[in-house]
Amino acid sequence: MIELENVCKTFKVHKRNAGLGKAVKSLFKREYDMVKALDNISFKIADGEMVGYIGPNGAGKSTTIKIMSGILYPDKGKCLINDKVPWQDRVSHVKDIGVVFGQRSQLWWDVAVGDSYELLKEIYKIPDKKYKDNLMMLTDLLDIEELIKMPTRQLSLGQRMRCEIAAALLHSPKILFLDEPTIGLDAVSKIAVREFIKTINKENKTTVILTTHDTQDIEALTKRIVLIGKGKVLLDGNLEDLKQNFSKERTMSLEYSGELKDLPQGLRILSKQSGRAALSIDTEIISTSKAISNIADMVDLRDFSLDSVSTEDVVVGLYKEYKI
Ligand SMILES: Nc1ncnc2c1ncn2[C@@H]1O[C@H](COP(=O)(O)OP(=O)(O)OP(=O)(O)O)[C@@H](O)[C@H]1O
Repeated sequence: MIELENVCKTFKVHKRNAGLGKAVKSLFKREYDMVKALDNISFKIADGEMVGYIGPNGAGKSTTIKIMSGILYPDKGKCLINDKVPWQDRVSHVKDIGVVFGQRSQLWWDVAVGDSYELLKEIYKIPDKKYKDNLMMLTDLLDIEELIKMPTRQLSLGQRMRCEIAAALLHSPKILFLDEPTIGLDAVSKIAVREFIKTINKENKTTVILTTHDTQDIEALTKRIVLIGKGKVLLDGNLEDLKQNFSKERTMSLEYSGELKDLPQGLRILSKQSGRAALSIDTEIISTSKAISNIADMVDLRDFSLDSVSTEDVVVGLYKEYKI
């Protein structure tokens, strides 16, 4: 179980003034700005859940992941991961978690990936059998058998990312923090990484917290999303419910013969041209199924299609709604 309650984190950053004179002056008299990265963040994540932690650049996602991993500690608030305080119970906490930062590597650059894994085995004190079984499972699922013989520096980004994910899971952590795991990957590698994340969540019941700007990652992987903006949790909910909310106004395209007239309340013609029309349905006034049956009674309906609300529409809509 992951529990965050009113977690706050402020960074003190050196103020840099423009202009040579001011820059020299600031060498003698240092001035600081306070950046409030997290402002009373609270949420709970149950064992085995997979949650998308989303928000625009600078929202505070990585800072939260760093606090939950024990890399940073908050100024105030409570953070318990499996009843442990990450930055206080570091040794036992790191055994419970795996972390992948898409933009950073935990593999040694010049040695073969497999040798990095051996080092991790020693660091985490993974028993021989468990290590062998996990390595076999991970090399198979992530298709990295050939890659782990190569030094990290010779791997492409997508190849390295698969090796990084395996590295984070060698010690069978109960929780996996993924900070933009598909950043910069090609379409095929993205799908491979997503499939793998789905599998370990489903089969091993690994809890997954995923930060991403990729709406297809969110769509493919998460039911629940926590939206953060300017250091605050703005929304915590189910993606499908959000899609429902965002689909209050839907568009229907029709091919028909006959005459569209006396439309019921909630239906509006957007465009009409020789047997084709686009209508808007206000689903707060009339349900989509009722709108279709009404039109089918009115005209000879040859074909129709309904727009669907994409995850991208929802995310863009949320960013607009919350002005972040
Ligand atoms: N070590 C640091 N020192 C000073 N400020 C920092 C530090 N780390 C983060 N910040 C600031 O804290 C805020 C939140 O940053 P954070 O990296 O958590 O955002 P993010 O949501 O992960 O963004 P992105 O999507 O761009 O990765 C930003 O304003 C950032 O500049």
